[in-house]
Amino acid sequence: MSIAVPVQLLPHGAGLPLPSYATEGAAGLDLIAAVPEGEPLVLAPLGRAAVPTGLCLAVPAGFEAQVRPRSGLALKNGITVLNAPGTVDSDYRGEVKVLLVNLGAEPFAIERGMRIAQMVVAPVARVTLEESRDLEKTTRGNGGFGSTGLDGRQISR
Ligand SMILES: O=c1ccn([C@H]2C[C@H](O)[C@@H](COP(=O)(O)OP(=O)(O)OP(=O)(O)O)O2)c(=O)[nH]1
Ligand SMILES: [Mg+2]
Repeated sequence: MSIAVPVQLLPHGAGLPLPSYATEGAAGLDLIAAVPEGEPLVLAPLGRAAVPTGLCLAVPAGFEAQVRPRSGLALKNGITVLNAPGTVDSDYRGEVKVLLVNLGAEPFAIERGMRIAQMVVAPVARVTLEESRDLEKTTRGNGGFGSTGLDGRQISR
């Protein structure tokens, strides 16, 4: 199944390829940094920035686009998406930006054309909240935040 998503290229994105799936089974389209040629955006350790992609999308109603980190950049350089997963709403028509943060110890230079993050388009369930005095009882109840412990051997499958 493939869902058509209209995309508009902004002037500073001209000449860059559209985001694409790196492999046949990839879940995410790799997003490309549309920073000026020859003017890399340098993220100091703990620095953050909204990195332009040069793209505006019209995500179909009932879907969202999630902006997620790339594991290679995370593992090798400590570069991740600060608000992961970023949410691009179906009614947003502005430029898609990637909020990157450098959690590494070294400065990191983002060059034009670099694949900096990935975007997964996913269906969204919208709900109607119905106020209720009593919620259905469950075995877990209020237990959470580590209530089941850490020892994997205690869990029976
Ligand atoms: O990583 C992201 C996250 C968001 N956006 C854009 C698309 C999204 O539809 C809009 C708003 O995002 P969000 O709802 O996460 O931010 P907010 O702080 O709640 O802003 P708003 O009040 O505009 O909804 O910003 C991006 O381009 N990249
Ligand atoms: Mg919002």
